[in-house]
Amino acid sequence: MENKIVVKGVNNSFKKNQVLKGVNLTVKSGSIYALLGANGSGKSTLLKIITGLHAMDSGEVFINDLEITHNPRRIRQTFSLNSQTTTTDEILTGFENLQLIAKLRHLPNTDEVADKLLAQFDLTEARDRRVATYSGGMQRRLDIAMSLVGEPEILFLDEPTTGLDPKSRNDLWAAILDLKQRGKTIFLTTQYLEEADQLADQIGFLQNGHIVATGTPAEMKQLGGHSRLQLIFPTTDAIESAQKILLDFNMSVGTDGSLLIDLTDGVTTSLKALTLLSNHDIPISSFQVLAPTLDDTFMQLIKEA
Ligand SMILES: Nc1ncnc2c1ncn2[C@@H]1O[C@H](COP(=O)(O)OP(=O)(O)OP(=O)(O)O)[C@@H](O)[C@H]1O
Repeated sequence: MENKIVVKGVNNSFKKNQVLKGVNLTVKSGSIYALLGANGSGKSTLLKIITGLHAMDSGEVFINDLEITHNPRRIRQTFSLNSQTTTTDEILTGFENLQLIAKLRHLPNTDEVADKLLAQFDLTEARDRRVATYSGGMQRRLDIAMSLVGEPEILFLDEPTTGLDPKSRNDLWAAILDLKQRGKTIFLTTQYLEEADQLADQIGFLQNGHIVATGTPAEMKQLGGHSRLQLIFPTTDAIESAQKILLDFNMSVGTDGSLLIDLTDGVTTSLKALTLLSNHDIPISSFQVLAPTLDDTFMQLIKEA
């Protein structure tokens, strides 16, 4: 797969505050890249630099192998930026909003373009309603539909689901995955670990001005630690006895009183622990293996900073 976006050594400061310190990243064509980072880590600044809205102090950004500062016009036609502020006109209907953008872009068949996008984002039923009557999720879908007028190859989404309820968030995730199926390359920023987990092919974790970790969601979860065996006991006596017997294991007590055993060597550790408890007749209510999550990685990376 060819590289669609390449960021090399990007630096940026606001007066004495150096926000980006040599950021490097690569986005493959037809993939979804999620830029994760805490509040104020510089996600929006980097997005603005890549899309040419903000000048960088030094570094290079290539889109389709063209350096952005030397080819701004040509590159601008290949992507669309969906920022957190809405671009829709609430007085107009969904159809009229899309039709207007299609006309501004001098597209032929503006009605057809508008109807196709309404269908793609599950808004056909609300076609002739004023946008003021749309729910937050519908407005966000229409916003993204507006970005797609003219079929850009690349879509930049700045925190696309912030403020949406779980159902609307799921609907939007489905729409974003559908765009990937249609061959679009998507670069999004998010603070939601679950969003990155659900959508991204690659995650970049921005911290202290650098991409400190990058990989697939599965690879990123591994950085957070090992799987853990969670043991739940019926009585406090059983917990105390188990703690004495399992002293040689890397163990911690969960907030709910369960015992958590770090599975350094996977299944073998689980079997050893369960066999020991069984041999000592310690009753267990239930047990399960907890896989590492992106939250573990996030906390681990923040701890290491
Ligand atoms: N125009 C500006 N002038 C001065 N400082 C700025 C400006 N824009 C951003 N900053 C600072 O740069 C840092 C990074 O901001 P940025 O908005 O890029 O972070 P972010 O990761 O997108 O945060 P959030 O998740 O809260 O949106 C912050 O310390 C912010 O205060």
